[in-house]
Amino acid sequence: AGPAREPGQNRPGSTSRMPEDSRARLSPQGIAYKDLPHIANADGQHLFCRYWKPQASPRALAFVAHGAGEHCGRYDELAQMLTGLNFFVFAHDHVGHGQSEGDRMVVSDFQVFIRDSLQHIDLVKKEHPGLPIYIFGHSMGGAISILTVSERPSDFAGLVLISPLILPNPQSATSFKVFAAKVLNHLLPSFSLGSIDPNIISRNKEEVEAYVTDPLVYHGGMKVSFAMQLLNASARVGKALPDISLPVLLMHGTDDQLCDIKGSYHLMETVPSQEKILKVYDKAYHVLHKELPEVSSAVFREIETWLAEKIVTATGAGGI
Ligand SMILES: O=C1CC[C@@H](CCC(=O)N2CCC(COc3ccc(F)cc3Cl)CC2)N1
Repeated sequence: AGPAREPGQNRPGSTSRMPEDSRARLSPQGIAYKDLPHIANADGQHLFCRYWKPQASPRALAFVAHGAGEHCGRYDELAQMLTGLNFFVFAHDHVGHGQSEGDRMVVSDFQVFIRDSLQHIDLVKKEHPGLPIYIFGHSMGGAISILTVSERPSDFAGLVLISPLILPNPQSATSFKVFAAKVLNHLLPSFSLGSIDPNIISRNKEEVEAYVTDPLVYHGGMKVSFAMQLLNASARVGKALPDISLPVLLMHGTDDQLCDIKGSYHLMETVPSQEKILKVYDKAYHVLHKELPEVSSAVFREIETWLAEKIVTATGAGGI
């Protein structure tokens, strides 16, 4: 070993993390998981969790699945609104996202996102037996939600989808790009396809700025291997739709350039659900819950109204 070093001086090239076996596993931001709400997934990766508890005892549960590159903290406003309806809201940062472990926006198989969501849902259901559970998904989180529901057809009381990933956008996934991605995936899986242009996520400049400056958002390029998982996901979603029969509330902007609104029209034509509502927001971009005020307030109102009438009937606290 080289000359004695002052304590705390790391050997050059060594990371500043403490040894793995000291059980002080640190989040990507350097915070010890023992000081963070978290679960360990089936691969032993720590997933950062968030919980929003209502004042009164909860009447229903809501799980939120966030989209690619972002994190569950971006659903604070939505969760606050739901706690106002006495929902117990919970979420986690998917593997490779936000404050969870895993290489940034990398997943070995899209199924990991569904497996981890079911693990978290089962954990919370145990703590709140008998409560109806709703699942929310935005964009890639919409694909996760659909596939999670399709694995547990009778476990969920409703599905809320905000601009879900159902069909890849024809621009971002032209047949040539798909072919190139498949070829590249064998040759250069870590090749970057470039990052999302922040200006197409929303027309709300403040929300674009918040996204660009959010340290928990991944702004790097999308790896070919991740794009392949997204293609894998949209193919699986297409197969799962005919088995989705729970109540669905679906919202999409006509000017969404990241997830084609045609996917939502396809869902409406395909799912056998008795209750399925699609709200289309004219000229709106991808992130409807962080769009221009008139759009996002309409989206929140829509969700609140849809749920309020459901949990009233569900808990039988309705009229005489
Ligand atoms: O608040 C926020 C901030 C971020 C945003 C969520 C983003 C998200 O989840 N997307 C959008 C991009 C989409 C790209 O899809 C593909 C790309 C290449 C490819 F070859 C095949 C596919 Cl399918 C996947 C889903 N919401």
